[in-house]
Amino acid sequence: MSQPSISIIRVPFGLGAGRPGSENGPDSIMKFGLAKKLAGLGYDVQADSSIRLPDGIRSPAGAKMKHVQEVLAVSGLLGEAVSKAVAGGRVPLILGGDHSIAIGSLAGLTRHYGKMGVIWVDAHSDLNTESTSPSGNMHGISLAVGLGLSHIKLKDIVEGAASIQAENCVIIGARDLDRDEKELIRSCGLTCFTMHEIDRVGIEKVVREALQIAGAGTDGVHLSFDVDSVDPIEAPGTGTPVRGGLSYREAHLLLELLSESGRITSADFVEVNPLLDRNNQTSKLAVELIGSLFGSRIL
Ligand SMILES: NC(=[NH2+])NCCC[C@H](N)C(=O)O
Ligand SMILES: [Mn+2]
Ligand SMILES: [Mn+2]
Repeated sequence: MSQPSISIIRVPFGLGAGRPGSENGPDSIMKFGLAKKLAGLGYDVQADSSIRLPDGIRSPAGAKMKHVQEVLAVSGLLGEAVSKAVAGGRVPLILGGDHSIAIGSLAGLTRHYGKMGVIWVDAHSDLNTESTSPSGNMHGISLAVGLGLSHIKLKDIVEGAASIQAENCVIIGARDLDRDEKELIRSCGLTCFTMHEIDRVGIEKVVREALQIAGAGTDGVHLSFDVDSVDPIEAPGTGTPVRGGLSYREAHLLLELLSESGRITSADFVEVNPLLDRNNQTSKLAVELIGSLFGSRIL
């Protein structure tokens, strides 16, 4: 069987984060050879799509959550682009940008996948809401929006979109959770494999269980990969780094196992911030990790 084709969708948008720079992530990842890498793995790659914030959109100053209008505008455009890729039989590979862009990805995907699993790989859980966010940064609420726990609803972003279900959702790599996020994780029915579980049982077992949770009885599995899941020693170029993350090999093995499963139908790679990077280490790592997701192997 021939490889599916991939639509790379660039989202140079960083207003959902607290510090500037992640808007330069997509161009940097492309510059370090992503399209060539995927073509070398045998894929037909479409890489001309880029989602830009339309002129003239500005949220009122002083609101608790920052840049809501900008996030909604980008989410709508991204959602339609993702939806178009899926309708055309292509695998959407979305390059952020900050993690608020996952709102647009999920909106576009759930128009097509009636029961979609989500694997959220992140140092954080992004489960704050308008009422609990300590920072007002939209990248900290994107998973809550996906689950239908925010005032912002996916169905208002893309027609025909719907919330994902907590029981098909799993977080991997968490180590920096706010108080209300912890409470929500305990009560809402999603599974969170923190770094503690990864240390105890190993990343292989965690990924197998994650695939069970996100993959059983679902018609698609979306991977949302926040590069801050990886330890800052390997991935320093990100806006909210947290010590104690995935090692270089744990991150690769996770993606190799997801690749082997054949279940991943779309992916986001977000929070690469070239302004904070050291010798482009994080952009280069992102290219490698995406390679592992799409079948690159050591031998
Ligand atoms: N996608 C991210 N890097 N999110 C960081 C979120 C940090 C913090 N929990 C907040 O709500 O602001
Ligand atoms: Mn995140
Ligand atoms: Mn994060």
